[in-house]
Amino acid sequence: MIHNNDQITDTDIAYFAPAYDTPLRPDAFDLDDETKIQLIQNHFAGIMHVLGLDLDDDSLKDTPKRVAKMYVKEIFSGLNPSNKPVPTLFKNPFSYNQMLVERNISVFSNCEHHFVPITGKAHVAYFSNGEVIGLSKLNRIVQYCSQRPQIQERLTIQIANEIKEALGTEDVAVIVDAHHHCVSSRGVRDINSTTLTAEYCGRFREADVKNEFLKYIGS
Ligand SMILES: Nc1nc2c(ncn2[C@@H]2O[C@H](COP(=O)(O)OP(=O)(O)OP(=O)(O)O)[C@@H](O)[C@H]2O)c(=O)[nH]1
Ligand SMILES: [Zn+2]
Repeated sequence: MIHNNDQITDTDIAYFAPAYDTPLRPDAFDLDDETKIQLIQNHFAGIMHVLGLDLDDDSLKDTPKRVAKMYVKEIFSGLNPSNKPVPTLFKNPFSYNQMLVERNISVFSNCEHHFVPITGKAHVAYFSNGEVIGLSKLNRIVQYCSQRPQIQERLTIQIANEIKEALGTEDVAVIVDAHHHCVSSRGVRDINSTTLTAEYCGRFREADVKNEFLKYIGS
């Protein structure tokens, strides 16, 4: 807790950060991408070395660099707010005031507990508050939030929050239906189960609106 005249500590910042924010240190982006790639490369080479792998082998020698680049530039690039997609908004000349639903958006994320993939789909919907968003930007928002170490509950809320912010409306719904490879490829090894999470905001909390959305996505 913060007391008068005390310095604000990292613990205090974590205390005030909304629960749906990915827990990041305040210095998370002090290093540039190239420096991060070099450091991760060294650490990953260390892991491979401990596992007993021969880093002089032709097929393995570039793996630490590949993994580091993939982490920073691809699968965890959504940690960095500078990679946030710019939402292209258009006027709503037809005064389209019904629900807009985009179904079956591909989700590729990674579980923050095991660092193995979460794969699935997201269904998102909103009511226009005067403007409409370029459809591909909904996919990009899903990708941006997915490209972080995640748990599915937080991913779902983060997608909804980004869409709400982009469109300036509370009337947003998100469902994520995903397969956790930490449940299938290891541990309990269940290849059949998927996990469903939902975030209903604004008008989507009304039963008839929620049901219309569920009907459109075939649930
Ligand atoms: N709520 C939630 N749990 C998750 C998610 N992804 C993975 N998990 C779970 O996180 C839990 C971590 O549990 P631990 O007991 O610490 O890890 P573990 O020993 O590897 O557990 P097992 O997977 O059961 O072998 C597991 O039950 C995972 O299934 C997620 O998105 N949301
Ligand atoms: Zn996991």
